[in-house]
Amino acid sequence: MVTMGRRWANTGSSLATIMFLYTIFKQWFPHMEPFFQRLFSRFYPYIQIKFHEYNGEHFKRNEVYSMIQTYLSKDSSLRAKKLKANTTKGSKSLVLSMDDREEITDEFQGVTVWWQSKKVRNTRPSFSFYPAADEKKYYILKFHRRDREVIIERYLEHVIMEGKMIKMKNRERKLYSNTPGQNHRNQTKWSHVTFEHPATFDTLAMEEKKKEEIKNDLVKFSKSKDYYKKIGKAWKRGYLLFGPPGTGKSTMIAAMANFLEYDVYDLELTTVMDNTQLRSLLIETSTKSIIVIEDIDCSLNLTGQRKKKQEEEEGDEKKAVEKKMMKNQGEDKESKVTLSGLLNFIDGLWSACGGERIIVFTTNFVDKLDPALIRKGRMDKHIEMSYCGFKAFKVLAKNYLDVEESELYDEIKRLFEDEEIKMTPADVGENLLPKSEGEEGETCMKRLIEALKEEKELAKKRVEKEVKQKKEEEEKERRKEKKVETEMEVKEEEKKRKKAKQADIEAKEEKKKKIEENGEEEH
Ligand SMILES: Nc1ncnc2c1ncn2[C@@H]1O[C@H](COP(=O)(O)OP(=O)(O)OP(=O)(O)O)[C@@H](O)[C@H]1O
Ligand SMILES: [Mg+2]
Repeated sequence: MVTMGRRWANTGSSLATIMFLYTIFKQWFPHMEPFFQRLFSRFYPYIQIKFHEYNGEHFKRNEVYSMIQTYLSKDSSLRAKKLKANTTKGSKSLVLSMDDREEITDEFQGVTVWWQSKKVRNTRPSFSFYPAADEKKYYILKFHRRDREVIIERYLEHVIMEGKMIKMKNRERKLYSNTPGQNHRNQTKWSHVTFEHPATFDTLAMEEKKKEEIKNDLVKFSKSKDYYKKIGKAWKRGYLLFGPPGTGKSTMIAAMANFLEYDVYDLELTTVMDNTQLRSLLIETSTKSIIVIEDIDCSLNLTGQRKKKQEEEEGDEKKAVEKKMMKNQGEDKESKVTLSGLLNFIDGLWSACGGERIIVFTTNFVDKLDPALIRKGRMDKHIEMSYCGFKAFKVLAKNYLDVEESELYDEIKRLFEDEEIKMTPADVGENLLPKSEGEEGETCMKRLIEALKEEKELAKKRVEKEVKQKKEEEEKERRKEKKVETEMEVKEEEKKRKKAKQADIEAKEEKKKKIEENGEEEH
């Protein structure tokens, strides 16, 4: 053991001596350096790869360098002793990277590699239009010769992929919306703001089971790149969210985007002039995004047929649709986007774009949508957002008031289980929201109880009104039928009367004729 230790010590000191002599020699005989480098590399078992921050001229930052920087930021924050903190454009958090001249090791499939961050001063004068930076930064990756295959074929790809993923995670997400441009064609364009919606699946008032199902579906989709490739389908998934206003459709979209860390494209179809514009807008959307078309039933003059149907409808629903349509029609006078244009894009063209995209349609009236729009395969998952139940209420109470249990819960539960009471999560939330500084949770819940009772009264009145209306309509119908019946009877009577009169006239004429004939015979 001692001999072994001594032998290592000897080898170490010999190597140090050789290195020292080599350095001296290099200074005295600089023209011999290439020769020595070749000789040295023959015995040196390591390979080095350099990754410069800038390529060629100094105007474009090397993408690979920035991926490596991001990749190393994950480990260097734990391992390196000296760190640098930067804020990067479009990134939501600080990026920590190892400081210049630091070194960290990394392990990959049992292989060890060393990363060094280096910097050299630029001594050459620059004549370029773009002034040269004072210093050049680069990373050096060092690994053993025997690991060349693993590193070149797998490790580098792993570094780039990981770097991309971390970057994606750290990026500031955006909410895009299309607004008409100022040019003569009014070409609509995406503009964006930072997406900072606070909704998450935790804050979404919905049955836990349903939430889990949606979350699992999203996760499965986001991890199925290879599967979609295998079955030859574009990597996209369509969701249709339907339900009355205020049940959380838009909130659900925000929760989805936050869950998957996707960007959101809020597509306002009424400002899109034609299918060509729609196509270019959709092609511009980036991967890892949710494309949202809200109120699809009112967004488009998709089919005249549907509009007609709506006109035939009566009652509150019709009024609500009309209201929304009026809102949109002012703007869609010239929009020529067609259902087939939209469907073609959803189905076909996207296949060529690659990347993962989710498309979400929302509507208040699912029954009125064109079946072509919502068939499975186009809209893969239909999610009903409905009125608030007791379970959903509990989520809201936890979010709004931080209350998980209360003696008022029994009464609230009873009220929510009453089928006559229909209150949206938006209304429940409004009642639970403290109206003044320091308002107690109990007060808010009592307010909700009152509102629920009021809702029950209203519902009762609504039902009574409906019953009364129905009765009146039936009575009207009955009277109408009676009137028709009477009219028919009168007509029948009239007909009979006319017939009798006609018969009488004919009989008289017959008689007259006979008398005349008899008179002639007597003569
Ligand atoms: N399920 C829910 N969970 C949590 N909050 C909700 C839920 N539903 C509604 N809300 C609250 O009500 C507000 C309105 O909801 P939202 O805009 O998501 O409804 P919507 O279904 O999109 O309505 P519309 O059909 O009118 O677009 C939201 O700001 C949110 O605070
Ligand atoms: Mg909405």
